Amino acid sequence: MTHLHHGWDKQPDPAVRARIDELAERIERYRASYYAGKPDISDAAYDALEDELRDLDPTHPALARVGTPVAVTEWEKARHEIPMGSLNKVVNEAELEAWAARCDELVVKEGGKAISDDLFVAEKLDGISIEVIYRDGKYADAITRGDGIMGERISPNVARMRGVPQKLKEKLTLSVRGEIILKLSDMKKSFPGVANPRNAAAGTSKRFDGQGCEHLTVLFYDLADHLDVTTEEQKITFLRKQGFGTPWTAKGTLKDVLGIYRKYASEIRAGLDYEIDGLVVRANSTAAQTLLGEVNRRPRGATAFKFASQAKVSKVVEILWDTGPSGRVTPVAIVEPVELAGATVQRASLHNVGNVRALGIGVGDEVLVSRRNDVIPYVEEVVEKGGKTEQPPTRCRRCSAELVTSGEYLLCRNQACPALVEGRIHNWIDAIGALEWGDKLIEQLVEAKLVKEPGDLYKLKPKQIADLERRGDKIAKKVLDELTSRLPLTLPVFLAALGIEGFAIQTARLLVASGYTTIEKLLAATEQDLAGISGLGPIKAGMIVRGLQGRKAEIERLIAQGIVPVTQEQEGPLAGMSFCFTGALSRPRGEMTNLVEANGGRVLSGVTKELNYLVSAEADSTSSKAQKAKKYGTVLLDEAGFFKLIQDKGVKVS
Ligand SMILES: NC(=O)c1ccc[n+]([C@@H]2O[C@H](COP(=O)([O-])OP(=O)(O)OC[C@H]3O[C@@H](n4cnc5c(N)ncnc54)[C@H](O)[C@@H]3O)[C@@H](O)[C@H]2O)c1
Ligand SMILES: [Zn+2]
Repeated sequence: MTHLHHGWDKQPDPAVRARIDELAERIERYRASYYAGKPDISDAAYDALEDELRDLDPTHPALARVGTPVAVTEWEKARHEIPMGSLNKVVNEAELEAWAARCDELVVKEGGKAISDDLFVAEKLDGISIEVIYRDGKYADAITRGDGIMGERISPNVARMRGVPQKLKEKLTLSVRGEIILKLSDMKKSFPGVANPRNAAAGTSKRFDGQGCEHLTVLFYDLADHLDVTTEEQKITFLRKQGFGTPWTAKGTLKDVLGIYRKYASEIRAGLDYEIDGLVVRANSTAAQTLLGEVNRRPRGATAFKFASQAKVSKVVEILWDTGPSGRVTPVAIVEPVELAGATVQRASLHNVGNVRALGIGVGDEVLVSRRNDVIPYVEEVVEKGGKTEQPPTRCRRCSAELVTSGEYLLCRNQACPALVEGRIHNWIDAIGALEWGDKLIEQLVEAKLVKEPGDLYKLKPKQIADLERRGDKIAKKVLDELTSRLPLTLPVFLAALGIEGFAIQTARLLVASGYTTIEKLLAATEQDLAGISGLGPIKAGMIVRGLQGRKAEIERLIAQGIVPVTQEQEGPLAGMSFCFTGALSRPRGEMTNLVEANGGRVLSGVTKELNYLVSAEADSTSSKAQKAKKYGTVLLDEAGFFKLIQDKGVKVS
């Protein structure tokens, strides 16, 4: 007999051998904790390690084992009459198709009918397997899966769970299989603070005092024996008839199953009141299942069609602490390259310093890296420590300034830090809508110290840009023309472009609409002034005032350069007119204000140089406001005068 290119004829590399042994040992250890309801690592990490072992040694005995041997507990041990198995799995559509094709091939060879046209699919409940035995139609026993052969007899606990009939409709003796789950609504109601329903179900169902079991539910999906059925569909129908709760099921072709899977993955799963981790797909015909036999001590005629987890383990090579545009320092893990959802991943976000501390991560650690949709990959957990825990830096990597901790974040507060300068320039360019300016150009300009603040952009000479690496006259002209084409900037855009924290364009518009129509007025505003504006509040007002004061010199330099923001034109008959109301008026102040604002005018809360009209109960008032108004040359009006003025302008007054 000759062997051709058979991988396992070669002695595996000792390093691979060592990894296989390590993985097998860890897998057994993780299982023991997991089936006790106290997992050491996440399922995704566990699956990633199991997959790695499967790749290295597909026939390793650790992969054929089911569950975990039962531990020494108060519960009586019991042997299953028919062993309780597990399932092989597929994790994508191609694998499911390959599984079905292989089954078809084998069944047809044995003279049976292809299974692809007659499949049975059920939700794969993420809970704890249980065997329940009825004798003469009466609830008799419940045994956990354990290692598939021996489990624990937790009958009194299961008797208290929902969905477990005490009596069947018929006086039958039979064994049924189901999954103990904790519904999400029940978790919310009865298990405050608990986040993982599976672990809670595992822990609760084995409590010796049975406490909490009344909040658990059992759904049944299989009938082990004693009945004359020929299809999965008949089994489920029978279970439902006897009063058992079941998961959702359907019968269909391979194509139907793929459609159901997509629908579940994209929407149904998220709306369920319990967790599922995939679908279970089987040959509907029990005869076909028997024909197909077993692989890896799991039935070949059934498979767990899992939802993609898109996570893999890798090793941390380095941790970077990048200072971002706002001064926030973002830790990033550089990992050994792994294939994830069709891309090679080497960088994974660690979010913030708080998360780094919580993870206890360090260079050399084995970590679980995940990637969902288009989201930046991130580190989910440390699977195994391999090195020292990372000490967050005390100084900014860009400018060496001392970093400040603020909640979960590390911040560089040095306004001259190149990262912050780049951030401010970016924000300016974005806000004014200068699309020709790329990130790289901004970086080059900051690097070359040609630009330190937005005003510097307007001082740039074409040659300075043209001389930068990979630029040139054409680009220089294009970007500078674009910059001037945006002028003049309206006040809201000017304010938003400064990028002051808590000061987005909507807030800027609100301020302008509230009477802060010039940058001078805004610079003169106090926290109290702004806090009074509805929709702002004291916290935002404080941020704005501090932010503006911090940038005051810079704003003044912009204005001196001729970058003067213009007030947006208001529309309506009262556009450009401002009013201040004082004293007791015949109509509520709010109504007067609305009347003015709805017609494009502005209402100011006090008398300033900009105020056009002061409206008071008596035109000859001697109040301090009236005194001030006289000094500024503001027109004084009584109510009648006010109404006449606005009606003359075309405002309808009801
Ligand atoms: N986090 C950890 O440390 C850790 C350790 C070990 C195992 N695990 C997790 O446990 C799982 C593997 O364990 P497993 O052997 O129980 O296999 P499994 O959960 O992948 O599949 C088999 C089981 O599915 C259940 N099931 C639910 N709905 C079903 C349905 N409609 N029809 C048939 N069966 C249904 C049954 O209990 C059955 O035994 C993986 O998800 C793995 O991530 C995690
Ligand atoms: Zn810095």
